[in-house]
Amino acid sequence: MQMQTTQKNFKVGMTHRTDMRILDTEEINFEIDMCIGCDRCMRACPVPLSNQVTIADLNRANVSDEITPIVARFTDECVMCGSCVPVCPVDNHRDLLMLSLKQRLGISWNGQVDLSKAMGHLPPGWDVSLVLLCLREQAIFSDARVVPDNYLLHFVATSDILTLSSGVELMREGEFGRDIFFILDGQCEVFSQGTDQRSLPLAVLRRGEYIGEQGMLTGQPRSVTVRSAQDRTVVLKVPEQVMQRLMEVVPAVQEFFVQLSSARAVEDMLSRLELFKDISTEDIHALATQATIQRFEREEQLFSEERKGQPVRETFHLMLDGFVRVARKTGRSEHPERIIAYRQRGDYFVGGLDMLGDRRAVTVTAITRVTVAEITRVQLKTLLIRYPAFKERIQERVQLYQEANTAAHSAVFEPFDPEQLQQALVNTSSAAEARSGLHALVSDGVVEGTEVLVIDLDKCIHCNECEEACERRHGQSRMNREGMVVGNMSIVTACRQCQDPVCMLCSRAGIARKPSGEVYITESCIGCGICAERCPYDNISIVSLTEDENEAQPASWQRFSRFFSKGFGKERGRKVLPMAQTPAEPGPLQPFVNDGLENLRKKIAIKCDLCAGYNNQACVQACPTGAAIRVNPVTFFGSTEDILSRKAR
Ligand SMILES: Nc1ncnc2c1ncn2[C@@H]1O[C@@H]2COP(=O)(O)O[C@H]2[C@H]1O
Repeated sequence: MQMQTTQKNFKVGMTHRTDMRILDTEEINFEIDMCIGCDRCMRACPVPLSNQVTIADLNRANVSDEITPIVARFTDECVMCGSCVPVCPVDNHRDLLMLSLKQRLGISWNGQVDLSKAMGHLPPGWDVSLVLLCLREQAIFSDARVVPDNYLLHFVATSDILTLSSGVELMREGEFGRDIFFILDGQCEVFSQGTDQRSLPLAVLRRGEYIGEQGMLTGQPRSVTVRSAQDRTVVLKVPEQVMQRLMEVVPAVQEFFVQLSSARAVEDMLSRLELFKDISTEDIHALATQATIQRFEREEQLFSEERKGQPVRETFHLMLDGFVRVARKTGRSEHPERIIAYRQRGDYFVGGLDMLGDRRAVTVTAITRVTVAEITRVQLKTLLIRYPAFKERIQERVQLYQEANTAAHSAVFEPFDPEQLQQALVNTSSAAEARSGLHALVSDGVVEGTEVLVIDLDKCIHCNECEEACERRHGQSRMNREGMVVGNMSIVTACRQCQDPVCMLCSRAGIARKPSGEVYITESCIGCGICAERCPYDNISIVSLTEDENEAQPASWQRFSRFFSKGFGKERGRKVLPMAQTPAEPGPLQPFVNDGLENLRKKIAIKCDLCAGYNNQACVQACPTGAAIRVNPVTFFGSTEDILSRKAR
């Protein structure tokens, strides 16, 4: 696999906006001429430094070479959230002007590198050039024309060099983590947890290899446990944001890295699937390296019934990530489609056709972000011929599709867990309501969550204590007890701690996840709102830190830093901003230091983090009737498969 050289027109920090285009000189001049200099955009800007830059400074920088250091820094820090656009009285595209300026100034990684932190952590006898030499052993960094030395130095400066003795755990199976580790020297052992709780050794990884890319790219829990296997094993621990930054400034690294990592994920998944259990390791390796990786956004169609007869037919699709729904159009306006099946990570299907073995097409739509590995018809046929047992298992699968189809056409599904759901879903609902409720659980992404707050409406006395307890603890309620109702369960509007939290694609590391799964706002957050925009369930809000400017109160940095100090404001009134009670780790790119900028912080995001740091959850604790409970949606409602396979009653 070859890497292309660096593209000229990079769009740094733009992964959240795909609709941007660079302005030409004439357009820039026109926009600047229109500007009336009111500074409303600068007031709306969440970047702390915006308090020290005027729109006149930015306009000057846009049309001349007069660029002060503060303007250069502000331009680099701009996260392209677009907050400046709606407030402009003359409809200027300030975001596009900032993009043009970013483009012109280049990226900060071209500048000088502060290596003082890295130097302090070098193993005895090492210098920076040896670190670079070891990094060049990694396939993705091997070409200095693609990834210049200076970029690698910035990469090292914003990461951590760790020297480990033998047996140190780098990651544990089942825990969440998004750092990636590059082995510079020594070796690491990979283990999988056996059913009897004993570790099964899977592989040994050596210098030149990396670990942890799956957690970083997919947000899923670590798939295996990894420990150092030699004294003086040296690894570079790279935070997700630093890796994302590198991939933004060198898009070729992204393509190469994603392809390489996907092949590994496909191989891993294929070798765990029951369907492939007697296929040789060599055949699985060959399938994984030849697979094509496709990505789909929410509501994008993988196949449509209209696309009948296209060559994609009978391609084998392995879902690496996300959820899809499989449906057939009804031709009616009221219920335009009938859902036949849901498929999720680890599941597979053959093309968009023949799902039910009746030679008719189906429509497959992404419910969440979806990554699929495609294996061609030719490769599949070779396997079917070579492995008759594999063919039999595929046929059994088609049988399952047919059964699912029968269930989908029946009046109602049986509840998954009779004890918990019988009353909840069936007694109080009509058959049609119960079925649509079950579908809503999947289609609205409830099963995508890892922990969901539900209220048993039979027990709820509508006292609102849950919301009020949340507000007392965090200063502002992070939940709304009203939400989607399924049977007699209300699915509360609050963060569900998604399996793949799209909110976490934050260039400032303002949002992070604890190994135990709680997604929380960190002290690097500036309240730009990109995470809130990304959240498909509207469960993140932005609050202002600069309200009530006339009221005598501590400087905003003092208020802000107090949110992180243990024991602060356990039960305080409205204005305190809600944060995880335990001190959150500072983001790797903008470590929390009171360098004066903190005085200027304007906004912050708030969301439920399951009361991380407390030993109970305020909402659950406060409920006088026990109606509010936290559940794992899959255990409580059943997996998508369980929901689907409930038979007609
Ligand atoms: N079978 C395997 N052999 C070697 N490395 C693996 C294997 N499975 C997973 N890994 C790596 O171990 C990492 C564990 O965390 P992640 O799932 O984030 O990413 C995983 C891969 O980088």
